[in-house]
Amino acid sequence: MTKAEPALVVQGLCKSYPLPGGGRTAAVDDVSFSVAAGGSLGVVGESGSGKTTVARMLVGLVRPDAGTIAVNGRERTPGQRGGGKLPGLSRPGGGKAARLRRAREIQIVFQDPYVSLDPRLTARQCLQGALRLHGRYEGEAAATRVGELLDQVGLGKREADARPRGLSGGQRQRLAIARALAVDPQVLVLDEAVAALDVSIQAQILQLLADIRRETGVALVFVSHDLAVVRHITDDTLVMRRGRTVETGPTARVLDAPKDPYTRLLLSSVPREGWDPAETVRLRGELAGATRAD
Ligand SMILES: Nc1ncnc2c1ncn2[C@@H]1O[C@H](COP(=O)(O)OP(=O)(O)OP(=O)(O)O)[C@@H](O)[C@H]1O
Repeated sequence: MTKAEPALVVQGLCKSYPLPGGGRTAAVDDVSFSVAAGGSLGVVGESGSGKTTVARMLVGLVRPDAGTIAVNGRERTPGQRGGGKLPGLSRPGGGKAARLRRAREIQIVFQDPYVSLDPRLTARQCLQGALRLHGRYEGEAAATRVGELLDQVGLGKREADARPRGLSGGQRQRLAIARALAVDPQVLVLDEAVAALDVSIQAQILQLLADIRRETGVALVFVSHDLAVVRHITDDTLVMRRGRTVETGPTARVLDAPKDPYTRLLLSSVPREGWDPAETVRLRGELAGATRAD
């Protein structure tokens, strides 16, 4: 962990959903973490471990049952049931202005920008719309800012005037990142943001994110099932299993010397030279047995 003041502090986050036959399932169960300003946290785990639910709670798309989320010391989790309160934090207000302010604090980039980008708008119009919505820049200043954002994510003149269907997958993701950056967020959440891209394009986007982090000081929360990606882009890693945190620490330590059997299982599931899938199956069987015995 760096010594900088945390940009993001999450404490005791919980979310459960009703099960079809009755009862509830805990999608996220008492998850806590912090990310320094300019820091980068990877949230990893298998499908269904609760990663996306955490990401969606961070940006307010899912309301937590309990727990708090604070950006730069200001709580941003209104109206949750049973939520704790961090000492010394002010409660967030309601209303459109407060919602927009919260949106500016934490932005998210999803796996598939095709879904989140308006197909009718060119890249330039998309960015102009984001600036207008948040009343950030007007007239000339807005045009200048749009140019800066396009530059920052490496989109040129042709792409600026193209609609999403005229952009490649990597270019669409660059646009989604530019739109998120338009409001100068303190925290950028990336939910499997490179999972759908070819590996060479993945590398370019990861490099872009590393550059942006260095240049802007934005804190990154990188949700991914891909341990190689997380190794490349994060300082710290949190491993989730069945909604709970099983291990957290500096990424190199977690990935090179994992303490938890589940983290070892995740690492052993990654194909590599001399890889033995039977070993992964054996570890999974052992872990399932140990969990049943708990
Ligand atoms: N809206 C919902 N209604 C009911 N159950 C849900 C809902 N959203 C998530 N869940 C359940 O919560 C658990 C965690 O899901 P989540 O999508 O957060 O996991 P994940 O680690 O992101 O998986 P994936 O990588 O497959 O998206 C799963 O058991 C899932 O079925």
